[in-house]
Amino acid sequence: MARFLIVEARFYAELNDKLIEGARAALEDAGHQADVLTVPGALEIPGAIALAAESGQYDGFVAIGVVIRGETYHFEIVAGESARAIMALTMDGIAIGNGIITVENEIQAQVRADPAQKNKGGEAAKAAIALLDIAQRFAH
Ligand SMILES: Nc1c(NC[C@H](O)[C@H](O)[C@H](O)CO)[nH]c(=O)[nH]c1=O
Ligand SMILES: CC(=O)[C@@H](O)COP(=O)(O)O
Repeated sequence: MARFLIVEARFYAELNDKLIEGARAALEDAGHQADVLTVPGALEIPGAIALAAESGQYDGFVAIGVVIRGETYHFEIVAGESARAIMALTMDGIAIGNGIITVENEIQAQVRADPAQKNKGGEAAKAAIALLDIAQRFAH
């Protein structure tokens, strides 16, 4: 049993709830424990994971959020920078699954968030579990 922290950006509450449902089910089905930490937006997710990782309380993390394109360049900043910073943390050896969906509209988001359809939350949780397994395999 490993301890996972789902870090969710509560920007689109209903979509997030579906992503979290999928992530939690995947973690619990695999025999792991899941807590949830809420941050305002996707840009806060990497910082929150870095702080939580430093505490040593968690073995792995699942980033959950929804970024929907608006009218300005802000979409590129939020989508790109959150992914870039999560990747940087992953390269530091932190097991993270990235379940921040970056979409053109709400319909695309619904299909991806729904556990019965594309289940991107569950997919991200499984990726975090896979990375933790690899980290444990190569731990000295
Ligand atoms: N537009 C979206 C954001 N924007 C907010 C930023 O993530 C951040 O909270 C703000 O710039 C303060 O630092 N966040 C999302 O998660 N989704 C969006 O569509
Ligand atoms: C992430 C976004 O693009 C969006 O939430 C911001 O919209 P806008 O570019 O219209 O300010």
